[in-house]
Amino acid sequence: MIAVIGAGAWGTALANAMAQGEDVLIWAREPDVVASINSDHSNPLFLPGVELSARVRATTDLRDLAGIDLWLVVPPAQFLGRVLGSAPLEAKPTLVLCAKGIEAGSHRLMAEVAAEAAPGAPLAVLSGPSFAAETARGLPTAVTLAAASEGQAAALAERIARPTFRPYASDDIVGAEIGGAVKNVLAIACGVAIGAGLGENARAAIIARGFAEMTRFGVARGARAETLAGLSGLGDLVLTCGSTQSRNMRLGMALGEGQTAEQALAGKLSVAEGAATAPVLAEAAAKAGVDMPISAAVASLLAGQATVPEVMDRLLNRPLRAEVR
Ligand SMILES: NC(=O)C1=CN([C@@H]2O[C@H](COP(=O)(O)OP(=O)(O)OC[C@H]3O[C@@H](n4cnc5c(N)ncnc54)[C@H](O)[C@@H]3O)[C@@H](O)[C@H]2O)C=CC1
Ligand SMILES: O=C(CO)COP(=O)(O)O
Repeated sequence: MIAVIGAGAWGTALANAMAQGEDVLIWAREPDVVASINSDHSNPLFLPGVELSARVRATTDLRDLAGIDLWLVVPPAQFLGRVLGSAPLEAKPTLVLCAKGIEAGSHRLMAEVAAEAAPGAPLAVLSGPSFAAETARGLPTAVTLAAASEGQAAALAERIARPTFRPYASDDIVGAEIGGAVKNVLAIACGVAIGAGLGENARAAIIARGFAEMTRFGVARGARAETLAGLSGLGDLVLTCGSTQSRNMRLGMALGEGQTAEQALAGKLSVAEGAATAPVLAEAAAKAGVDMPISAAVASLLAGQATVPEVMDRLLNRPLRAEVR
């Protein structure tokens, strides 16, 4: 049996994919979500329109996960430490971290947060281009699965691979995490460009120059550039910047159309992780001396410290430079 923590769209989609091979127990915070998964095999709140396998059962009690050896951990990034802190981790289950973000305040990646909450538990990171609704419907999805060694990642990949769900093993945990966290911020930037009518040239420029930022930041944090060029970096960047299925892209579009961040996020049950990641990323990059002008622009737009014309002006008037380096 596999456990899943968090029954948002991605936790539910992963549970449904895993149920093709093993029984799954999913923990949800919301009693209504547990009731609809157990009685109707559906999660209309977070993943409407998808019929779930009868092999997915749900609980609101984290203690029910005790004894399960493999957990997929899928709460929003800012809650991951707190949720793990309440979980029965005595048996040191393998934790596959699936949230994409950087912890506010501490600037820690999810594996650093989990290592403190679950000392001694083996850790892996699953990240890549994967809209939940598509994975849940069984459409082909490939992701990076990073663990401490490529051997551990490969063994884990054997366990969670399914006919249309294909994990690629890696030993670059930091690289897999940074790609997923940074692409959300860049998707907001692409959304702003589209919402403000700046055109497709601007979107492509943001993707390419954003990828340069992601790589600079990742390498500074110890990631390998080749990981950032893979599924969890460039792959997810292209997906998220290219589709209005992305919540981050849609948030950016609303900003580009003139809404404030508060207006664009009001009343939303679902998470646009880039909104939480952008200020943390801007701080962490400044602290590390890494130049990330697009991410910094997103952070200042979200904070209401600049308008779209002002950030455009700032970006376009930076000193001309060589493309590489
Ligand atoms: N939706 C997607 O297509 C994908 C999402 N992800 C990542 O998965 C993570 C979870 O996102 P989704 O499943 O999309 O969530 P969602 O946006 O569908 O649902 C929100 C989730 O946040 C949880 N939540 C709200 N307040 C909370 C609190 N105080 N403590 C703990 N949990 C709380 C809710 O229970 C719910 O599970 C994010 O880091 C996201 O970037 C990764 C790949 C694909
Ligand atoms: O991470 C995702 C796809 O890989 C989902 O993107 P959004 O959170 O922007 O919807």
